[in-house]
Amino acid sequence: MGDVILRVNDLKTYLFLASGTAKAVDGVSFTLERGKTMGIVGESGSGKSVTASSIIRLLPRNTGRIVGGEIEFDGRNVLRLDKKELMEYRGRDVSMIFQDPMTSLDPVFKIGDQMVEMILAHQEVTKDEARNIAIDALKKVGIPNPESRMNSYPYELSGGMCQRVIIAMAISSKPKLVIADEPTTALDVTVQAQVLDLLKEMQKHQDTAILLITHNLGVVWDMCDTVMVMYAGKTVEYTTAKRLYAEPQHPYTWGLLDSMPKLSDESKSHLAAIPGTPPDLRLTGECCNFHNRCPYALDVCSNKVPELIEVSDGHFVACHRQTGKEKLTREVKI
Ligand SMILES: Nc1ncnc2c1ncn2[C@@H]1O[C@H](COP(=O)(O)OP(=O)(O)OP(=O)(O)O)[C@@H](O)[C@H]1O
Repeated sequence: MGDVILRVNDLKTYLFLASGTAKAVDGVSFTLERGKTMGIVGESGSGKSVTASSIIRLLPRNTGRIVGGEIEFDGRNVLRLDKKELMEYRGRDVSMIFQDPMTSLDPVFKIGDQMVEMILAHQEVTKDEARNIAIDALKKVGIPNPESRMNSYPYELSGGMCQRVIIAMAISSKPKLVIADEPTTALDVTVQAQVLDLLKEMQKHQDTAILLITHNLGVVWDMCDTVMVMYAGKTVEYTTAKRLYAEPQHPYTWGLLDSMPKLSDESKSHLAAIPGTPPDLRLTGECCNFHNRCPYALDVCSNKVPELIEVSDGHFVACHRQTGKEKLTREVKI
């Protein structure tokens, strides 16, 4: 194990809704090393974003609460940070990039002013120095005429340009961890690759760890060292990205891989969807959450929660079938 920057252990984040309690994150554990990228994948509603929001302790007010587990960042207990420490942690140690850049940019202020203000809040520099840092960062992310762009309002830039500005902000604050939640989903395909390349560049130069939340398994393949597959608030599989493609173990992961377009598919037939829908997170209980949709379910799957077990070095799976005697193997086309 290398230099761990983020350790999440048995995290439980529940949403206390008027209609009941949703176990949005229900016992998730993983580690992320400095300078490495981990992907979190899973269908919509599996708890990826709530996991990310828990790490920066920015949960839906009044409803979201971390009810159990630990989050350790660079040796510090994130759940014990006081208000001031939390602000520093969010601004200096961790940067968050959201799907919609407008979530992070204030529409009524010029981007230069927003960048300078953020730099001044977290670094001991003068206003002129902060301005130079901002211009330099805009240059690095390929914004043309950065000096004059400092005077633009967010609405004057395209979505891709705004996402570059967000990455420029992240670069200038030199975070140890970037959490990117579907950072390219709202962008054109051509711009998507550029944004991911910028993240990789930043990682190379600043040894940043990246937690990348995505629906896109192709992006995981390109970007990630390790990957966690989430389903209905739980980790179902956790391993290196290479091994996830070469030897996936969980039937849900098989479903995700089968629903991914492949260049080798000559038939161009329709993609295999996973039948059924994820369970209501207010009603999950003593079973494997996937058992209703799983073609390989055993009797035990409907009455016992499968534990996350290390089936080979660094490869964890939560599946009664795969960790028991009736294990299945299958070939996967990449
Ligand atoms: N503010 C909120 N109020 C009520 N329920 C919420 C809220 N935020 C998330 N949830 C619920 O928590 C569960 C987990 O949501 P989360 O956003 O983490 O999923 P996700 O895997 O990131 O999905 P997506 O890929 O669509 O972003 C979902 O059932 C969602 O409906």
